[in-house]
Amino acid sequence: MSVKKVAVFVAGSWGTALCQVLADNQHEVVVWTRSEQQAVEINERHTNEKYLPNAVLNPAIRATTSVEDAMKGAYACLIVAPSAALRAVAAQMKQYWHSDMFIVHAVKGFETETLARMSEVLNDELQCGEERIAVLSGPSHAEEVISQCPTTVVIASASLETAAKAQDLFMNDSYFRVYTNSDVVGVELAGALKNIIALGAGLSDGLKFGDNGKAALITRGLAEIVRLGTAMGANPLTFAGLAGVGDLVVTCTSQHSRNWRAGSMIGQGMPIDEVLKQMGMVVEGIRTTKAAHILAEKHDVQMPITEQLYRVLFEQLDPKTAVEKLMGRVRKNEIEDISF
Ligand SMILES: NC(=O)c1ccc[n+]([C@@H]2O[C@H](COP(=O)([O-])OP(=O)(O)OC[C@H]3O[C@@H](n4cnc5c(N)ncnc54)[C@H](O)[C@@H]3O)[C@@H](O)[C@H]2O)c1
Ligand SMILES: O=P(O)(O)OC[C@H](O)CO
Repeated sequence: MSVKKVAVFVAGSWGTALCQVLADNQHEVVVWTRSEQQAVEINERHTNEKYLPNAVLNPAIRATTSVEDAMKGAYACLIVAPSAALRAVAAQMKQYWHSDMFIVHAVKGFETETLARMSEVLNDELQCGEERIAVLSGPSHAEEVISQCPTTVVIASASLETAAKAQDLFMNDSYFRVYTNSDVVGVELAGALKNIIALGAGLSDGLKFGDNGKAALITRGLAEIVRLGTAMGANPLTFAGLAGVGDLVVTCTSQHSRNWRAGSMIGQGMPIDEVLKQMGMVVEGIRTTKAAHILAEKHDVQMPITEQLYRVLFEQLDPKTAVEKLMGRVRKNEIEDISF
């Protein structure tokens, strides 16, 4: 494998873990950080204590606060900013972007103001063409990737050539396996929407509602994800894959999930502002619940779990009442209600 320079934006938990994968694969990794202090920590101590405590980073990873330094001569860019910051980060990259590069993003969310998917925001800002963009998604907690636990993800692009180039960058034989897919819409929607269900699963656990209820949330959550996904043009089979079922299961059940943890704290009665303060890291599911609530209305799709979670998060509905509303819904036929 030939050495390629990759510019990474930014050094949160997932960005840092993916830097490590790229550096372990012998690539030249330059990560842009907002703060000088974080750049110094990565360059001199090879740590990122705030976002990945106790991890020892590959010393070959170099951090910089200069966008030009990060992007000059880069073969590819990787963006792993929170969804709320994606447009601002892409805007900074614009003047150093050149048409030989391609971009991989690993962001799970929507732009709430426009309801755009993440690749749509990137294309809008960089005007690079959708064939230059790929999305990396799937069951992949940063804490496990940095420990080299076996992890399998999917990379989707409108251009299979771009997806294959990205697969070459990230895949290794020891702990990081990558599949390609051409269904960008499906992979992006699956990655964003599973966070809503993970918040719900955490809430259910916080209320001590048991494993039966959580399994039901995962299963019926998948049904509503598929409903919205297919209405928005996704391939339904994508939701049976790593970005769909795979990520839904890990986020609803893993101790590492910020969305699950936030839901659990809300279920135990903690106010949302306090939950977010305690988390100190991005909890994408909250913004995504708002976006999905609007998208469901726009596409005339039923998303009962999302609907109840929206009321809990934004209209102060008591979580126990939300569960009663879900349990008391009109009788249905299971198969007729799923649109695979
Ligand atoms: N953590 C994971 O295991 C994981 C795995 C897969 C996908 N993701 C996705 O990756 C994305 C990023 O999540 P994360 O876990 O790395 O978040 P994080 O909270 O760990 O880190 C966020 C980073 O973004 C930076 N940031 C925040 N606002 C910014 C702004 N306006 N401009 C520039 N930088 C800004 C912060 O300084 C920090 O470095 C999310 O969409 C998340 O869903 C995370
Ligand atoms: O920690 P979470 O809940 O943001 O989930 C992280 C990843 O999306 C898991 O694949």
